[in-house]
Amino acid sequence: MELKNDLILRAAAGEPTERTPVWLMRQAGRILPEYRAVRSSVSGFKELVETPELASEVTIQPVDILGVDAAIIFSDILVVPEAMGCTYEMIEQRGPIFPQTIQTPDDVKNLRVEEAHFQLHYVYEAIRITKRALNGRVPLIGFAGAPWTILAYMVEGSGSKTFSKARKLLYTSPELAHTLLDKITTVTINYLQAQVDAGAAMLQIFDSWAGILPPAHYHEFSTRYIARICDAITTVPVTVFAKGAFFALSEFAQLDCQTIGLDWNMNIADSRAAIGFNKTLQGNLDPCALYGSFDNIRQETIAMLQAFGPTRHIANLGHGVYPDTDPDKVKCFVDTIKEYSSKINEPQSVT
Ligand SMILES: Cc1c2[nH]c(c1CCC(=O)O)Cc1[nH]c(c(CCC(=O)O)c1C)Cc1[nH]c(c(CCC(=O)O)c1C)Cc1[nH]c(c(C)c1CCC(=O)O)C2
Repeated sequence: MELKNDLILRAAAGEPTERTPVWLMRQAGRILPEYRAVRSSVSGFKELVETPELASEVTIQPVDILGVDAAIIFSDILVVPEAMGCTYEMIEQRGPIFPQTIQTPDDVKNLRVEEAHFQLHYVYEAIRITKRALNGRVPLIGFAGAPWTILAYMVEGSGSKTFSKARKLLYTSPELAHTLLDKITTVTINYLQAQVDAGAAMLQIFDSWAGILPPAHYHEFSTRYIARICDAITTVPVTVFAKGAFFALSEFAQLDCQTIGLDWNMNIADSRAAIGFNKTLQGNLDPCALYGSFDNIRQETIAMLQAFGPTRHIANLGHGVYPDTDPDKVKCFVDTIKEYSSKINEPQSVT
């Protein structure tokens, strides 16, 4: 099926676009009253994730309501450890908990690997339903967590300010950490490939806990495995978003991926210099900028567009949108990107 809006794919490929494409990390979620209505009709977050028709419905909501240039499949990065045998619970107002954490070589040995991705059939079904319902309006993005971030949750057992149990493992049992990362990587590659087979037109890897590692550990325990994923995915563009990993941007230049996500702490010009001109950059407005006035949001958004320039940029926030953000403010961000970038981007050559 032909895409009516392929701006994001062309921007990822480095082609000129008539305007800058825009979407938001965590766009499908609590910012929208329409999401909260669907969410309150089910028993909990996991039921929503595991019911393809509903996951598809909330995936499409931001396309209809906010006018974004891509949909991202509604799911969670934690479905991967679950498929490997490490079940999570999503506690209201608190976040994820893993009743059984990974501690010993036996824990790692007992994980499912080769057949794990088959457990995630509900994600592939949600992608197929969404692709049909989108009818080519915008591309659908699939995603997974980076192996390091997944390890962090599996070892820590919940969110944490320091993730000190997970970081401790890298010092006390580096070989066990590598065995676990290797298994997560294998499952993640199979999972992402299955998302592509189901209809995902682009993929994003979320390394949410990149910024808590020292650079040498990041290189050894994260970039390496992200590189394996990038090498394995050959048919759709891949975005790597590693929150806080400013120190890794120059090594990301070597990854076989099309786009690097920047968080709001990263300087745009410095990041471009570190990564070079062969990749697209995504980001990076501070999610808190959307608490400002409409005028303020327009100013901040325009300043961001000017700093990135008209090509090789996919507009986004520097991390997920915060749940208490006013959807009209999000719309202001999206509309400003569309209007202002249409004015500054070079006109497309007419063929
Ligand atoms: C670290 C991480 C997780 N999940 C995810 C990440 C990486 C991105 C990031 O760094 O923010 C990724 C994710 N989680 C969710 C999406 C949906 C798609 C989208 O971006 O719109 C995506 C891409 C839904 C969700 N995942 C979660 C919700 C909220 C739960 C609810 O609606 O009840 C949603 C909509 C829950 C979740 N899931 C996770 C946590 C820590 C939490 C609790 C904190 C919170 O509530 O935001 C793990």
